[in-house]
Amino acid sequence: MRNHVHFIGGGQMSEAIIRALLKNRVFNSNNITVTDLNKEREQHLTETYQVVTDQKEEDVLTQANLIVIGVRPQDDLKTVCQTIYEHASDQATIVSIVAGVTIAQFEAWLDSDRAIARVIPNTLTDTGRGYSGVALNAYANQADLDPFLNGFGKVTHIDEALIDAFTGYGVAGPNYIYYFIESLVDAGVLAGLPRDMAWEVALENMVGAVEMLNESGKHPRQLLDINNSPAGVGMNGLHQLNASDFAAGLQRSVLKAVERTTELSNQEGD
Ligand SMILES: NC(=O)C1=CN([C@@H]2O[C@H](COP(=O)(O)OP(=O)(O)OC[C@H]3O[C@@H](n4cnc5c(N)ncnc54)[C@H](O)[C@@H]3O)[C@@H](O)[C@H]2O)C=CC1
Ligand SMILES: O=C(O)[C@@H]1CCC=N1
Repeated sequence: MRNHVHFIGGGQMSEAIIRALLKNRVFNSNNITVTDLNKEREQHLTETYQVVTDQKEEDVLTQANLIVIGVRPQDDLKTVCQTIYEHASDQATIVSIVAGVTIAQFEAWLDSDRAIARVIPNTLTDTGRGYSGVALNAYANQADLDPFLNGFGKVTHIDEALIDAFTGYGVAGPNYIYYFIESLVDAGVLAGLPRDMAWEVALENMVGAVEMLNESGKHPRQLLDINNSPAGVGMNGLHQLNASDFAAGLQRSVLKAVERTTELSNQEGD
């Protein structure tokens, strides 16, 4: 069986994975096939990445060794699984990137002892950074899958019981950072800095602070101590942050994202 990945659903996440797989030369475009109910998406993917979208789904399913389910939890997953059940090779590994939906649900819908990987994919695929969280069923082989998974970022294999938490915290994680940076830049503008200057300084500080944490191995609180002179600027600023809902608001946001992930396992067909 040749190295061939087929995507069912060619939306934003599948596209981000495809772009990285091609950039990192894990697949050639003629070894990637995609079917999407939306023909404009198929056309876009073929025009942009030269992946194959004009074959019959039954045919590509028999040929693929990896089949990625890239539709939303609310889409008709049972029908997607029925099509896979009828046409896919027994040797193919099914890779679900669907948030919330469990391996047990897929095992029931696919009704066979086949390899299934539940992947919550990294969303920073263009950067070479970011983690995908992966849980495998008893028939899936990590060595077979890792070259594909590493093709769009770092990979951490975790117990399936942790995947919803990993989704809300880790995979939705860039959201919190984007929001923080946006809010911080607005603060710079509020204080009178030109927006482009505020933007450059915020990004540089963000990258530099992460490097400081990595290089020093210090806890953030230790670095905060060094940054704050007695009765000084930093400590006065931090006092306001301490008195705000910042930490609890952020933590509630992550917990809500985790809760929504779990809810999505029961949203099929909504
Ligand atoms: N966007 C993200 O950052 C992330 C998304 N995911 C998961 O990836 C999956 C897709 O999400 P997005 O790409 O954001 O959504 P999207 O809405 O951009 O893509 C879904 C695509 O599936 C197609 N589709 C629906 N039913 C289909 C069917 N039966 N056969 C073929 N195509 C079908 C739709 O036309 C659409 O193009 C979801 O399950 C989501 O939980 C996981 C992690 C991050
Ligand atoms: O918003 C979503 O549903 C997906 C899953 C985690 C991040 N993006």
